[in-house]
Amino acid sequence: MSRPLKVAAAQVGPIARDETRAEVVVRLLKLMEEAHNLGAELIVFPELALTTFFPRWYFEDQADIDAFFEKEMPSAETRPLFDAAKKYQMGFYLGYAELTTEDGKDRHFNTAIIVDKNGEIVGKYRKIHLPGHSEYESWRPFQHLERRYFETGDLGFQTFNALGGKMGMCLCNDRRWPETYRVLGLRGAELIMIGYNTPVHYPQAPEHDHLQDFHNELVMQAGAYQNGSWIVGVAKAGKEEGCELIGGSCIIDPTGQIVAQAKTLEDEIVFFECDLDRCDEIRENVFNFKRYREPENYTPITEPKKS
Ligand SMILES: C[C@@H](NC(N)=O)C(=O)O
Repeated sequence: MSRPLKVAAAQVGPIARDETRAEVVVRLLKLMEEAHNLGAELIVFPELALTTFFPRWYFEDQADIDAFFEKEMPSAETRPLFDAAKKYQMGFYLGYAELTTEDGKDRHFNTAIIVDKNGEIVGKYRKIHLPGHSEYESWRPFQHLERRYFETGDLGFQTFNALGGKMGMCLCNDRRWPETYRVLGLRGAELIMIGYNTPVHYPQAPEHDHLQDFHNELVMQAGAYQNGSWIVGVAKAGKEEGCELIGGSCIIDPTGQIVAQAKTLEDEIVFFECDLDRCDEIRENVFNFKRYREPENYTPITEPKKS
């Protein structure tokens, strides 16, 4: 049996701080057109794909922060993406900063959605593993204030029936944590979409800078293999406002092999026809969860953390 899904990983090059949403959407639409010409049924965009990676700056005024957030999805500016999905009959994953109001209180999340071929939102994920710090740290060459600007996601790691498969989502730093993939794997994810913004320079341990691409591939390839899932990892890449971000956007099969990868640090489509039935190669064998998992011995993983 085979269940092919034609997938485009849409790497996005640097987005300048003063680039408008409308300008970015034009770039994303161009990538959608290119993916459609290859026959793609799903296109995966990066984390925070509509703006520059703003957590690199410290802002005091909440209005300056909120300017990077989407108050509605779709909005007038982002609706063309949904219209294109419908026109091309192509689903998409999009990362963006979400501002929502609940009980009169503003809530900020680092969010991803999956949109189906009819241009309808069919799944949402809010980033759980927020890296970085929450206060200004003068010693850093650039800030990483995700823990200041976002709340921890409150939707868990869910899977969604869409595009003929079971789809999972996470965002950037989530990909470094095995628990992310395992929870998605236990929920049957056949394809996991991961957008990321990863600076080459890691100020806490600069001696690891040269390992950034290696670690990126290491965690995603392991996550694919250990859970028998396809993985589509997509970068916002290149030198953005003076900060170098890794590229390496790729599609990984359920055996853990990279089957297609970006060659540039710019806007670029990476394409592969993923057979979702290939997940069984792993899930019915070495990682047959029902047969071989030993959860009785895994309890420390779910104990609440001690401060
Ligand atoms: C540094 C961090 N970036 C991110 N946007 O979560 C990561 O790659 O783990």
